[in-house]
Amino acid sequence: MTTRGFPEGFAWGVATSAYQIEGSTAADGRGTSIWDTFAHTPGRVLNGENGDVANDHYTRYAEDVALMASLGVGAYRFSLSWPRIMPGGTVNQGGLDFYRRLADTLLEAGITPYATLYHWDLPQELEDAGGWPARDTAYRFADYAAVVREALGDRVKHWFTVNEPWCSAFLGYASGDHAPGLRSPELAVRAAHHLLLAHGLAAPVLREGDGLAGAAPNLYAVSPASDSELDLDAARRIDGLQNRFFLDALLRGSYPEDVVRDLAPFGFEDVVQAGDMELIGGPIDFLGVNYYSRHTVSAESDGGVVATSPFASASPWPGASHVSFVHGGRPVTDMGWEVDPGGLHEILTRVAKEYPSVPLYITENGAAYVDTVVDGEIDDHERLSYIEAHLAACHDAIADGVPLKGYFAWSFMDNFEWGWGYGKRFGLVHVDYETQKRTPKSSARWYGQISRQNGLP
Ligand SMILES: CO[C@H](O)c1c[n+]2c([nH]1)[C@H](O)[C@@H](O)[C@H](O)[C@H]2CO
Repeated sequence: MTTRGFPEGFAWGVATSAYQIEGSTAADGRGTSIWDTFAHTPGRVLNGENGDVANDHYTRYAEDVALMASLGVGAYRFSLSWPRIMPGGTVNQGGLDFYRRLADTLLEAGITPYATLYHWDLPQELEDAGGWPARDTAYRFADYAAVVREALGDRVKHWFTVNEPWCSAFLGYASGDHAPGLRSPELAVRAAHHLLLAHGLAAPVLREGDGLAGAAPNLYAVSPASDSELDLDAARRIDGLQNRFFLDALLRGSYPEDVVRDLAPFGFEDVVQAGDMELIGGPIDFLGVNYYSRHTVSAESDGGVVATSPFASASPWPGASHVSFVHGGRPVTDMGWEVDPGGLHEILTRVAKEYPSVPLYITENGAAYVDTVVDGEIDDHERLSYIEAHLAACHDAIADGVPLKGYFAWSFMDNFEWGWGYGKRFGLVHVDYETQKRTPKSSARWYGQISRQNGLP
């Protein structure tokens, strides 16, 4: 019974990413990524865990697609492994063949593929040549996009260029919590621009013919801890670095002046070249929004930090010194992130109201909670409640005029949670890593029902 229906054709999906689930990191010609290197570096991932095997999805993809179909979801957002497709800069047919098989299997099961080209697994040889701080990497990404478009464009019509450039740039090059694990705000601001430039160069390639493309930034609702001038300015800085830097670039083709000013001490002015912003702000068919929580920001430097890895160390916020994050008193997930569905409504209505109109997808939303297997069943009512509350926020946003076209639950199944290893479980489907047994949690069955009925009770 549906009392809160969603628009006809709304895409109900689940999401994953290559390094987090595929395993088979040396199979069929795959090259090394920065996450292979990072995860194999002692002290970078909890318990020294890595993605060498992960969910063994590379060999079990047909089983996983069948499970998706049995649940009733109609769309699947996955990522392509750049080092599997172009190791050492050359096309690897073995890698392309895997994604052709995956796309064909999805289409045969009635599931629409949505492919992300970059979900953090940069080929190591490109990092060795300078990584995202080097402008040339953006052009190599455009070459990769052309190969992907040519090989998979008859099967895949929906493309996301880059997943969360904020994470790749600021966790990868400023705080060092993510691969490649560097701690240089100067490199981070260069990386942020070049990730967006990579999007700007690749989007026209992916949009050729009947291709549809966008990017998938991670956005947070941001609030000051108090209405003091210092806290208000701290919130402005974080909102600028987290949200407006990416939204303005992608949807307006310009960077916000206050953020450019804040980043000037890190050489940001020298990064942007003539023509870049026209490319970055070029036409897209949709924008993905990854949303998990709200930042409540204080100017006091003795507050906490947002847990982005168990080794949270240097700040991922260039130019936002004397900023800390405080809890707003809401319940938190196993990641310590506050549960705030109102923040999702806030972000969606803000993007719809303040930016040029563009169809939106929730490309990631979900929660980690500790799951308990009892007699082979997992009753993950907290995760189910989290998703239900955020879907209700989506429903309200649509009613308020937001052009929301779909929702992808993060994640289809438990997987490698970056610096946290396998200890944080976001999946609708439980994975026993000893046996690779997949077990739908109660949230999976519930979500499948919501998908089939296209609405909430
Ligand atoms: C730090 O919050 C981000 O928006 C964010 C959260 N998440 C992400 N980005 C990534 O896109 C996924 O690969 C993570 O597995 C997922 C869960 O941590």
